[in-house]
Amino acid sequence: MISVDEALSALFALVEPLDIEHVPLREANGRILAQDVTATRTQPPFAASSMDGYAVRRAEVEPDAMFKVVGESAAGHRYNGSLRAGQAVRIFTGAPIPDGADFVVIQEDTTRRGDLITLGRNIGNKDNIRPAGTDFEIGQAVKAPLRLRPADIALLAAMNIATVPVTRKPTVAVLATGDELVQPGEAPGPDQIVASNSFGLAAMLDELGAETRMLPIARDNSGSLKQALTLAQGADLILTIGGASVGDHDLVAPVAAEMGMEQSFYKVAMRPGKPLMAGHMNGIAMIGLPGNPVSAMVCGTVFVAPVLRKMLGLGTAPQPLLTAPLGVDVPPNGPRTHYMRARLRNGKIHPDARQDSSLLSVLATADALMVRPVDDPARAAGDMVNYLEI
Ligand SMILES: Nc1nc2c(c(=O)[nH]1)N[C@H]1C(S)=C(S)[C@@H](COP(=O)(O)OP(=O)(O)OC[C@H]3O[C@@H](n4cnc5c(N)ncnc54)[C@H](O)[C@@H]3O)O[C@H]1N2
Ligand code: MOO
Repeated sequence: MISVDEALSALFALVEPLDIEHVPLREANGRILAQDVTATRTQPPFAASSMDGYAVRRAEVEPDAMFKVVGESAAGHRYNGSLRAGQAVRIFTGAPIPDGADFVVIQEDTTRRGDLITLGRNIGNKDNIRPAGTDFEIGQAVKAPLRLRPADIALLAAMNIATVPVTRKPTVAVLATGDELVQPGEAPGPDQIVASNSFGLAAMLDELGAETRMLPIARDNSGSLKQALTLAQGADLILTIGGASVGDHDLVAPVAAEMGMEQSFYKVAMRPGKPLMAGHMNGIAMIGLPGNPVSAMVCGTVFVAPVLRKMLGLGTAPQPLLTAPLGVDVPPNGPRTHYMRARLRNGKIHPDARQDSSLLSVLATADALMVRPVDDPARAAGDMVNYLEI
């Protein structure tokens, strides 16, 4: 059995970052920026007022000073003249500062009668002007790679970037296998259950930025598996679920091998998730996940998510390990890295008492996978431990 680190390296070796496509800005949220983009303009493009008030000359600002209002500068409509001594221009937020002005008095600090304004007594030093380029200058870069968030989309819009270079979405085929499975919403027979982890993994993949293709459930016979794996052709990554262990009906590896799968590894020293396999099938990366629902989801977090990130151009890094104190004592760990379903309470990690890999109800209430290294000795409450956020 190989270690988790060795398995992750082997998985990274199976995939490459995908090519770039250009999408309209409205479709770019959540996508991975694949090339640096640069601002095509400066923002603001002119010195602009940050308040509603009157543009004047700073040198003339003093308590009770009077000015004649000679015009108006509104957002989108500048004042075309040049300010002279004793003059003020009515100005609004976002409007260009008129030539000759270098100060904006907010309207609350003025009294207006007809064309005349009188200043108050406590004007202060703040000029209420945003110089040109306060936000960004033409040529300023947004650096790739970057998962674009709504704030990035707003920035790209302001930079007048209407089309965005992003990494193509990896197409991932998800294949649940097993005679016992039916789809959610169907009526299971007496010996059947509802496929669950395939839906959890698909949700995880969607969130990571994949184009997820749910294949029909394959039955535990080589004809059905072959048919399903044929449907998976054209994907960038195939995820099979179940049929990975040593039972008589665990057929994924032999059938995939018949169809040309070159195995990279089988079995990882981890718990849950031991019977994980991976390889290449006709040029497509394939990961065979164990069927137990929690095992499949844990492998999704530990392996599939980093692999997807590499395909999206986000580099090769494991899931970030965080640290927190233990809330309870735990016994020594065995020869496999243990990913314990746990909850963070008041900053402390509490592993659930029930760790069987079939328990989705425990996984769903967990917000952390506490990571116990191979042969970790017993730990006491208060000891620092590593965990993955889920
Ligand atoms: N003799 C041994 N038996 C087992 C070993 C072993 O080393 N020696 N390993 C155990 C471990 S660990 C795991 S994990 C499981 C993995 O089994 P498979 O990958 O072959 O998965 P299945 O047998 O098909 O299913 C296991 C379990 O999970 C349920 N399942 C499968 N797919 C789904 C799905 N899409 N949604 C919900 N539930 C699913 C299935 O009904 C079974 O209950 O093997 C152990 N056995
Ligand atoms: O490794 Mo299995 O995934 O423990 O249940």
